[in-house]
Amino acid sequence: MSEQEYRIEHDSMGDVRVPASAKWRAQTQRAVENFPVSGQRISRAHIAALARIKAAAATVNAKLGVLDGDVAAAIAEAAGEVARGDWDNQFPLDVFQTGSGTSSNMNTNEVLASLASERLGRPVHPNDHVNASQSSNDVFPSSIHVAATQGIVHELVPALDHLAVSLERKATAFAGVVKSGRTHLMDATPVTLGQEFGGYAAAVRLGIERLNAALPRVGELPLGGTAVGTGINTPPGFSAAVIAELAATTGLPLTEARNHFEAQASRDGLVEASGVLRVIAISLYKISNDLRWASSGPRAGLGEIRLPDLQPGSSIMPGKVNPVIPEAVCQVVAQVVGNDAAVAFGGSAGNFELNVMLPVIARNVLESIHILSTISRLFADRCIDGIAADEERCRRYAESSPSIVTPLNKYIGYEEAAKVAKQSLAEEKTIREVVLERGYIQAGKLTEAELDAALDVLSMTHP
Ligand SMILES: O=C(O)C[C@H](O)C(=O)O
Repeated sequence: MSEQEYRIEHDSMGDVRVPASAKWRAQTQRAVENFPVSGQRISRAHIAALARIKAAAATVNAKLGVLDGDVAAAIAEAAGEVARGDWDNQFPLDVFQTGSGTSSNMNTNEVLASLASERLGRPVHPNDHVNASQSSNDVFPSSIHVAATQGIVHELVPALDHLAVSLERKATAFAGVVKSGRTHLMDATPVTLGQEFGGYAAAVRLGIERLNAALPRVGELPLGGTAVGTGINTPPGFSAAVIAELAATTGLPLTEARNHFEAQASRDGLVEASGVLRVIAISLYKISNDLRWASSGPRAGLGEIRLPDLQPGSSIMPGKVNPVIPEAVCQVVAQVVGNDAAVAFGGSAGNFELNVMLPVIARNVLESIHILSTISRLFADRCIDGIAADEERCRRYAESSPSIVTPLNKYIGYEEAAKVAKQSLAEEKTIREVVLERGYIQAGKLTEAELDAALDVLSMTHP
C-alpha cells in the first residue's frame, strides 16, 4: 500500500496500516492479514444479525446508564444501515478465523464506531462504546441463533409450505391415477400417483413441524453472559432487557437462555437445528429420486410421469431433456448433509466455557437454511407444478404387476396365488387369464364377479 492508500490505526498491540477508505480499524486489518483462507466471507444474514444485536445493546446500554443517549443513538442508527446491507463491503473477513468469531465481532464494532463517530462528530470507541456490556463470546453465538431463527421463520418455513402446497395440488390432481407400487424397486400392489404425492407433501409438512419444534432452542440466546456466562461487566438486568429489545425490534421468537453456562459453552441448539435441516434434505432427496425414476425414458425408462422441459439436456445428443431440477435438489442435499457433518464436528468443540468453532457452525447452518429455501421454491415452481401423468401407462403397469394377485390369497391361498403369479410371468399372460385357465371358478373357489372385483386395480388402492 502506498502512503496515500493507507492510514495508521492503533490497537492494544500497536500500530497497523489500514486502507485509507476503510471504515474498519486495526483489529479487523490484523484479521484480514491473518486469515486469507477461503475467500468466503461471513454471510449477509449473519452480518445483519450482528448489527441488530449491536443496536439493541446500544439502546439498552443507554437505558441502563452505561452509554450517553446520543452515542447509543448514533451506534443504533449506524447498525440499522449495516443491517440493511449498506456497508457489506466493510466486512472483509474470512469465515475461517478465530473460533469465537472475535474478529468479526470486532469488525462490527470498528465499522459501527467509525460510522457513529462520523455522525456524532466525536470519537466513538469500538470496545468501550459499541461493545459495551458485551463479549464476542455471547454476541457472536447469539448472532448465529438470531440469523438462523430469522432464516427458519422467514425463509425456510414459507418455502417448505410453498413446496407442500404444490405437492398437495398434485396429490389431488392425481388421485385417480392408478399405478404399480414398487417395493425393493420391484412391482408391488397398486397405489395411486396421488397417494405417492400425498406422501411427499406429508414429508415436507413433517419437516416444517420438526423445524417449529426446534425453534424454541434455536431462539434461546446466550446474550448478556459476556465472557464466560456470568455476565461480568454488564449492568443488572442487561441480559433480559437486551434480549427483549432484540425480540421486539426483529419480531423474532428470541428468549434469554434458561442456563447461561449451557448457552455460552454449547451450541447444541444449532446442532439440533442442523440435524432437522438434514432430515428435510433427506426427504427432498427421496422425492427427487422418485421423480427422476418415474420420469425416466422417454422410450426406455418407466415414463409414468413427465417433468416440464426446462433446457436442452445434452451438448451432444440432440433433443435429449434431463431432470435438471431434481438433480439440483440432490446436490443441495449432498451439501446440507456435508454441512451437517461439519456442524456436528464444530458442535463438539465446546471446551469449558466456550465453543471455538463458531464461524464454521454459522457458515454451514445458515447456508443449509438458505439453499434448502431456494431449492424448495424452484422445485415447486419449475418442476412439481408442471408434472403430467401418463395415466394409460401407469394403469398398464399396475395391471401387469404380478403382485395384483395378492387379493386372491383369501380365495385360493398364498401358494396357489404364487403359482398364478409365476405362470402369468412365464407365459406372459394376465393374472385374470391364468386364474380362468386354472379352473378356480369351476372348482367353486370364487365367482367371476368376485374375480373381477378382486382384480380391480383402483379398488386395491383403497382396500
Ligand atoms: O472476544 C472476546 O470477547 C473474548 C474472546 O473470545 C476470548 O474468550 O478470549
